[in-house]
Amino acid sequence: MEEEPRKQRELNLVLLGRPGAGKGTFGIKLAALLDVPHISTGDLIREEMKKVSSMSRRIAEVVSKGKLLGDEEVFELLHSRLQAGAARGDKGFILDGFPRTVNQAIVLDKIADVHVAVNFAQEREVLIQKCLGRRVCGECGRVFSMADVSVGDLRMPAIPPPIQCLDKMVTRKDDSEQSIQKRLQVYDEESKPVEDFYRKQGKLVNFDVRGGVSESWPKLLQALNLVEEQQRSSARTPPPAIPTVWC
Ligand SMILES: Nc1ncnc2c1ncn2[C@@H]1O[C@H](COP(=O)(O)OP(=O)(O)O)[C@@H](O)[C@H]1O
Repeated sequence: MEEEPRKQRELNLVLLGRPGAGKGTFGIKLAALLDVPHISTGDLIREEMKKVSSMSRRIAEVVSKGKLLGDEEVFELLHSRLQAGAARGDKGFILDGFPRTVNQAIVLDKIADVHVAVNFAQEREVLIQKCLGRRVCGECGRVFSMADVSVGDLRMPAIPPPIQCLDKMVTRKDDSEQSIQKRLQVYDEESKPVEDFYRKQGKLVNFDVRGGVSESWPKLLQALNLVEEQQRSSARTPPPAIPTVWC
């Protein structure tokens, strides 16, 4: 008998973690696997910063200093994105970089059921080196890591860009040494309590990123009980015959 198309239940995940811990990299992969949108508040804010307005100038000032935007401001950006997604029939979301304060988590609980909060943990020195080596393609927006990072027994191989992106690499203004230190401090002061918020709800999954993407991805799937989902997805979509051209 024809297998009933799986009725996809809504699946809402939030990704927590310090700058450079891998929220974006694994968020994009999880979104593709689960067929839900990857929504990064950092990306929404950077889109806003591209506009010519007093608000975008003020936002750029805050971001360049490594501080958090006001809860109301970032929630306004996120809420309109979530409403647009719901209107399109999105069956959930992978939320990257939100909530970043307990107040944001409380407000999010009012408009959506969060099923899992994945907390990406990594050593501070690794995070600093990854952010310093992080580059973004100015055209397609993909994020790359230009340097192999090794701290102690930890090895995080570089994620070099494809040839099409090579001459379009840009460094985020908030990936300066000073701004990285500030963002790490802001995380400890304002965002770490969000981990406790979800721990108390029994929704927190801590994930230590102990290696590169290919080494960590299967471990993350195991931690989230998504191994079968990956097997079904691989069976449905054989790998592309030609490398994906990003730009
Ligand atoms: N939920 C949020 N609340 C307030 N500010 C945010 C939020 N998400 C992102 N930002 C702002 O955008 C910047 C970049 O965010 P993001 O791309 O997620 O960076 P990171 O690499 O620190 O995770 C943050 O440093 C902060 O200034």
